[in-house]
Amino acid sequence: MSSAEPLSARLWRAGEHAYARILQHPFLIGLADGSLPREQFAHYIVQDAHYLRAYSRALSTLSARAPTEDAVRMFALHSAEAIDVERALHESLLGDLGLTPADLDRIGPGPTTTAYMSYLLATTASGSFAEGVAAVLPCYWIYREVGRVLVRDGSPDELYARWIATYGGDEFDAVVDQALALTDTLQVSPAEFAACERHFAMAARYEWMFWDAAWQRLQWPF
Ligand SMILES: Cc1ncc(CO)c(N)n1
Ligand SMILES: Cc1ncsc1CCO
Repeated sequence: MSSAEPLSARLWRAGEHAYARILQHPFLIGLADGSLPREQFAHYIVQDAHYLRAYSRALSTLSARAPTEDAVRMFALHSAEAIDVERALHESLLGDLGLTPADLDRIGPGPTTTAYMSYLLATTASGSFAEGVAAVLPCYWIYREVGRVLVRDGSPDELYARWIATYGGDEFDAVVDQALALTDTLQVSPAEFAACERHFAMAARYEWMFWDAAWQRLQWPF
């Protein structure tokens, strides 16, 4: 089956419900209006540091498995940039939140972070290349859309505004455009498309769960 509609647009529909729910989540409402308690934001930043480390490895895996040099190069760059973002953002924000790298290691990845990281690492390693791309794509795309909405609304909180600027800016916009353009070069059979849809929907739902885990400050039971 061939379809005139780009693959990325067909995948987006699989994540639309999660995206709508993310925009309504009290964590993001609070980030935008400045009412989000610092404890919840700190939980998010710590978990996101762990997440980005795994995410970088997932992108490196895709780089190694990519069918073209352009795709090898793009994922290798994005993998390195994910580490740069983790270092820059989290070093500055962690300090302002009164947290140290030792706190980060001591706290470790929580239940939702572990589940999401494991899912991305497994899918990029064991799925087809297109399936791996579909699994990582919501991370790029949803953050750009969320970043745009938050930049438009602005946040009265300087710390939250600094976080928002990372994802709502032109640099991240261009990175996401590259990932979407690569996605649209992939040829997938109907069966592979169905698998890609499931991965996209799964990762988009994990994105909602990631905000929700920070909102609840979700911990392991013991
Ligand atoms: C959980 C999560 N998803 C996506 C991004 C952006 O890639 C991020 N920093 N954290
Ligand atoms: C998707 C993504 N999120 C944080 S970094 C990165 C890739 C390249 O900047």
